[in-house]
Amino acid sequence: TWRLESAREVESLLHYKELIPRLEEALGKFSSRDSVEVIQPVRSTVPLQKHNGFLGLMPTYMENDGVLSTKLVCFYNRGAGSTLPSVSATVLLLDPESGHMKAVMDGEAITSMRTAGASEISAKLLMRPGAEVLAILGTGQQALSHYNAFTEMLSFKEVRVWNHRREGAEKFCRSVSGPVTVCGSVEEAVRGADVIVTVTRSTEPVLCGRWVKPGAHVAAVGACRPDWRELDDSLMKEAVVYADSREGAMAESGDVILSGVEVFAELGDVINGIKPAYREKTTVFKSLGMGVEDAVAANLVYEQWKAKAYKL
Ligand SMILES: NC(=O)C1=CN([C@@H]2O[C@H](COP(=O)(O)OP(=O)(O)OC[C@H]3O[C@@H](n4cnc5c(N)ncnc54)[C@H](O)[C@@H]3O)[C@@H](O)[C@H]2O)C=CC1
Ligand SMILES: O=C([O-])C1=[NH+]CCC1
Repeated sequence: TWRLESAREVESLLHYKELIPRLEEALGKFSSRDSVEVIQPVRSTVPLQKHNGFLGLMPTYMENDGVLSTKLVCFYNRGAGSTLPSVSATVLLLDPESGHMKAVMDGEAITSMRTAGASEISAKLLMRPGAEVLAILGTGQQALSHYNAFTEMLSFKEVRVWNHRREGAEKFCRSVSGPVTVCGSVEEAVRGADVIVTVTRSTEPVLCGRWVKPGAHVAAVGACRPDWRELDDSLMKEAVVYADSREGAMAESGDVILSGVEVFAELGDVINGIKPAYREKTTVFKSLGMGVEDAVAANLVYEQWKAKAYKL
C-alpha cells in the first residue's frame, strides 16, 4: 500500500490544468447515470453530536476506468474559538478486482482542490461572457483553493473578499499572491460582482438576492446539511439552480430543501449537452461534493506519484 499522508505532498502532485479536465469528464459520466461509468450513492452521514460534526462516507466505483475509492470525511460546525480545521479527510484507493488497498492518502488537498475545480467548471459554463469581478465570501481553506483555481484558470479584473471577522480577510490577503480588496460587508463585496463564491461555515443565509446583480453566477459551496443555509430564499427563487448531484442536493442542501426550489440541471447535464447553460440569467451552482470527484483526483495523485517514484 502506498501511503501519502501529507496534505502538502498531495497538493504538490495536483495541478488544476490536469485536474479540471478530469473533473469535467467525471461530472459528465456521473450525469449519464450509466453504471459502468460511475456508481456513486449519496454519501452516508453519521452525526458526531458531541463534537458538533459529521462523518461522511463517500464510496465510488468507475468500472470502465478501473477506479474504486472511498473518502472518509469529517466536517464540523466549529465554534468561533476553535483552531481545528472544519474538514478533515482521508481517501482510500482500492484494486477493484482483489479489493486490496492500493493507496491511502490525505484528503485535505484533494477536497480543497476538487471542490474549487468543480466550482471553476460551473463558472466557466454559467457565468456571463466577459465577467470581470469575482467576490469570495469566507476566507478559510476553500476560499484559498477557490481563489487559486479561479485566478489561475479564469481572468478577473478585480477580486473582493469578505469575512465575518475582518482579521480573517486581512490574513487571507497576505497569503495570496495577487491583488484582493477586503470588503466590510457582504453587500459591498457582491454589489456588481459577476461571479460570487460562498465558502463560509455559516448555517444561516449570508447572501441575499437583493444584493446580487441580475445575470451573476453564484458557486455555493458551504451549507451542506439539510438545515444549513448560505443563500436566502429570494436568491434561490430568482436563480436557475444547478447542482453537482440532483439526489445529493435534494438530500443535503438546506438552500434547496428549505427554499422549496427545483434543481434545474446537474453540471454534468450541461457538459453532456442535455440541458442548457443559462449564462444570461442569475445562476446558482449548489455544490455538495461528490465521491466521483475525489476518485478522479486521488487517481491522478496516484498516477503522478508512481511516475515520480519510478523516475527516481
Ligand atoms: N461542497 C463541497 O464539496 C465542500 C463544502 N465544504 C464546506 O465549505 C465550507 C467552508 O469550508 P472550509 O473553507 O474548509 O472551512 P474553514 O473553516 O476553513 O473556513 C470557513 C470560513 O467561514 C467563516 N465563518 C465561520 N462562521 C461563519 C459564520 N457564522 N458566518 C459567516 N462566515 C463564517 C470563517 O471565518 C472562515 O472564513 C464549510 O461549510 C464546509 O463544510 C467543504 C468541503 C467540500
Ligand atoms: O464533499 C465533501 O468532501 C464535503 N462536502 C461538505 C463537507 C465535506
